[in-house]
Amino acid sequence: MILDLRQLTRVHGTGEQAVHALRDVDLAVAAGELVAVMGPSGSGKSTLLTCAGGLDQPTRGEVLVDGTDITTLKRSAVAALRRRLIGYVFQDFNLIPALTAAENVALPLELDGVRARTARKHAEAALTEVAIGELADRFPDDMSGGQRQRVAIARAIVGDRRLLLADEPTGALDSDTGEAVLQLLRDRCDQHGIAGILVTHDARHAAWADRVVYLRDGVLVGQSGPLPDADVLLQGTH
Ligand SMILES: Nc1ncnc2c1ncn2[C@@H]1O[C@H](COP(=O)(O)OP(=O)(O)OP(=O)(O)O)[C@@H](O)[C@H]1O
Repeated sequence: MILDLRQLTRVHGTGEQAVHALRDVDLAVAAGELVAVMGPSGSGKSTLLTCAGGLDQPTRGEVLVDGTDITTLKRSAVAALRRRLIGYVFQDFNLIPALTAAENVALPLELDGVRARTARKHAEAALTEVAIGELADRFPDDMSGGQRQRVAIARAIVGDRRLLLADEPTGALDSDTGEAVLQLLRDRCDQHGIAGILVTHDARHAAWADRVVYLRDGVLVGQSGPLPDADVLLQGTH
């Protein structure tokens, strides 16, 4: 398993103010697998992603990433592991406006000690993989939303990442552009054996996943196999 969450629990605050964002969540994601996480607002989807990616520390439970329980590591070790193994894609892209596309993508590698020239080469390769190699020297403000999200995906897959965590990655995109971005995530899992988690509100987007899990009030309340894709759903209406 690339990601194995065991009895994951996250409580914010204490006493009467305590909010159980996650309660005893068990979830394992294998190499090549894309899992969609759905659930109402406030059900714990983002908390699940931030704990899985080492950006938040759970109150209880284990977070095994490629076999290492990151909850037992020091902050600096988590940060190093995150830069090497984990890629994030957010709804609002989170790109640095003062850096070009290639510089944004190269940044995690450079922070990890990779030499600038090598990092640049990897960044260009990642941008080419997401079909915007020709935009390497462009700044985010001079790009469309779809192009910016491709830069963010390139940054999430650059190097040898094993785990891709996407929080509503299509939220700011029109539906065709969104579908293209999901296709990219799907391809990464299929072709590169990356494990992916996709948080989404949209059942059509969840249809790209191998399986869908549902959260309610921080509890994993069920899961299903792949959802039928849109064509199948439409055929059912004839
Ligand atoms: N830093 C925090 N302090 C206190 N409560 C928090 C904090 N972060 C999240 N919560 C609470 O934890 C619960 C889960 O929040 P989370 O953001 O994970 O839900 P979500 O399913 O991602 O919601 P949305 O779909 O609206 O993004 C919510 O009740 C939220 O208010």
